[in-house]
Amino acid sequence: MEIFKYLEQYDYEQVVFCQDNQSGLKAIIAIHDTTLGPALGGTRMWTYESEEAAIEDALRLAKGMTYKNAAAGLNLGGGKTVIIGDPRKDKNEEMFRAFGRYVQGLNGRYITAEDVGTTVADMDLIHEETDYVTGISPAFGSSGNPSPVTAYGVYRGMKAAAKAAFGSDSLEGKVVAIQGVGNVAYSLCRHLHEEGAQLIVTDINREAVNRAVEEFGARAVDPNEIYGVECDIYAPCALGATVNDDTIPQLKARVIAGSANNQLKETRHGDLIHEMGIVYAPDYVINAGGVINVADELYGYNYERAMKKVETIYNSIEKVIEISKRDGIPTYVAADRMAEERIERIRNSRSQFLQNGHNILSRRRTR
Ligand SMILES: NC(=O)C1=CN([C@@H]2O[C@H](COP(=O)(O)OP(=O)(O)OC[C@H]3O[C@@H](n4cnc5c(N)ncnc54)[C@H](O)[C@@H]3O)[C@@H](O)[C@H]2O)C=CC1
Ligand SMILES: CC(C)CC(=O)C(=O)O
Repeated sequence: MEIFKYLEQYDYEQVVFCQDNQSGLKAIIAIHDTTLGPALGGTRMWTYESEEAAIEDALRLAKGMTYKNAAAGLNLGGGKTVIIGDPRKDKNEEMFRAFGRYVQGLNGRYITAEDVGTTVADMDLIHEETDYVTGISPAFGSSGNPSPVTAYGVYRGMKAAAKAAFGSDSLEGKVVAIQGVGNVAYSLCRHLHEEGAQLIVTDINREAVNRAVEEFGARAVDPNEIYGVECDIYAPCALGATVNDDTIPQLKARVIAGSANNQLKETRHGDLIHEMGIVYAPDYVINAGGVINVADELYGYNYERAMKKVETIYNSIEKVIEISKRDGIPTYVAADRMAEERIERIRNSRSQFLQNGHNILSRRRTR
């Protein structure tokens, strides 16, 4: 990868490589765009095939956060971290504290939270070194684990997508194929089960599958089988890029709605599923519940206020589908437009009044 070429192509602001010999920390913080405010996005810990794969993941996820935060109406930019390592074996206190010091060094340009492979306990360790972390223990006045809230947002967004595809937003009797039953999908399964949906699940972690089978009567299939099962809705809730050349021909679902980030391997896959008449709920719109929830901490966390905003994911999915139909464009394009328009609106309004006023006030304070 020619890194500066890539940064230039997608207009990234900053990439920070974090290295600590003692703890084994190897992390990449990617900040895509801070037009709307500080970059907020989680920290993923994963075993990558190569350093290049880790860098690319951090970059793609950070850009996704810019769009997610903008589309959700948050005053936040986009950033993300990946820590290279196995979350089951390689974690230690020093690692998260060393990482916390790097976050502190950015002085508020980047705020972190959980993602795949990290937990509230990890965020608490980061918090030992910096305040620029959300999703820490509720005992600190924080919002805690974002996953159940992400799941609720996905559930609401899935209903809106179902309405467009099937004429009703009821999920009763609908067959939902869920890939990955980790933190988010476990809670999603609960909502779906309570509404009377039938679940087909898969995971590379046997225990996670067993839990869904036992608690929600889900049918388990092997990881490679999930794409081709007879179902109404495919819910990708593991890692990204699962909507691709290999999987699209297998899909029987009329809706794609899940929590995973970066579900489309390439944008042309979004075009392809659009042409096939599949209703795709854009990933960063439907999975914004978690970031909406943690972002509320910046105002002094209030659960009711956060959930009220999470409810609007239903309307946002309706809106992108409406724009997609009206303009004859794929839903991912409609979502990108929505996010980009907001960034441009705020960029322009800010440049009209912020700079001078801010300088005058800060001079006044120092006198
Ligand atoms: N946790 C949150 O609040 C948010 C999560 N997301 C995204 O949602 C997705 C899931 O996140 P979490 O539930 O937090 O992560 P998690 O790590 O708890 O769950 C992911 C699950 O996917 C499984 N998995 C990985 N590769 C797989 C494969 N090839 N086939 C089947 N299963 C596989 C893992 O074993 C794990 O159980 C991720 O893409 C994440 O970035 C997005 C927004 C917020
Ligand atoms: C886990 C969230 C709190 C933030 C994030 O990184 C995301 O939405 O992907």
